[in-house]
Amino acid sequence: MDVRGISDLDLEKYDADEQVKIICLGDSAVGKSKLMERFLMDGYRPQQLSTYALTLYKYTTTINGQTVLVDFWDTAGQERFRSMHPSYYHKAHACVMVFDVQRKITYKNLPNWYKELREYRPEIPCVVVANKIDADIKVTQKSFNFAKKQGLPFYFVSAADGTNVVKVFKDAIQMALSYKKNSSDFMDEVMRELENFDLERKEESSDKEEETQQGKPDSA
Ligand SMILES: Nc1nc2c(ncn2[C@@H]2O[C@H](COP(=O)(O)OP(=O)(O)OP(=O)(O)O)[C@@H](O)[C@H]2O)c(=O)[nH]1
Ligand SMILES: [Mg+2]
Repeated sequence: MDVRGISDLDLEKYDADEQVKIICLGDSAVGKSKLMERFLMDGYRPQQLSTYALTLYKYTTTINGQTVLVDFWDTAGQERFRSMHPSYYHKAHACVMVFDVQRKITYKNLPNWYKELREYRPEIPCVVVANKIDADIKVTQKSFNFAKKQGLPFYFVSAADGTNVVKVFKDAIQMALSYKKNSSDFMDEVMRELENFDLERKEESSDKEEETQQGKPDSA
């Protein structure tokens, strides 16, 4: 079964009209997982798949009368800045980029994350989040110019006390949806074509593999 097939099944399973994928980027221990957990605490969390490298949270919400299924992707255990696997970016519709206001290095690394994001997803909406403001509220008077320079929305948040967490994720979902609906962006069209082409080729080759590997246990 291909990726499109799985998405369609998801839409049926959750009785959703739309589906978007939102990814979270940032150094280790900036609070990516805590932010998602805080947001999802109040929400309906139908399913949570966890692996060593990746947590996928499924979340449904209603926007303008439409049921929207949101896939939140979160990585774990990135000890320091390291490139993400391309599949992490694959078909993402929005990105939440996080740094820790208490650790300057995590802010300094934002351009690295942003550069990699733009290599894979040149056009998707991205928001920048300064987390852990509860530890020292004075930091909200400091200026963090990276977001402004790149023209990205910026939020001061705290996963610990909940400040702005719902706002960030609701905004990100809205942006993801409008990106998905309005994106007529040329690169995206090209990527879609290439993906379909690639999937078809993979299907063909996996059909062949199935023929030769029948009876073998599934090792995936
Ligand atoms: N004071 C404070 N601590 C926080 C906040 N958010 C997260 N933390 C703490 O920061 C640490 C790291 O949080 P995680 O959510 O695990 O960080 P992460 O970005 O998911 O880290 P990786 O999974 O390694 O990439 C934990 O000890 C949290 O309790 C916050 O808003 N305020
Ligand atoms: Mg984490």
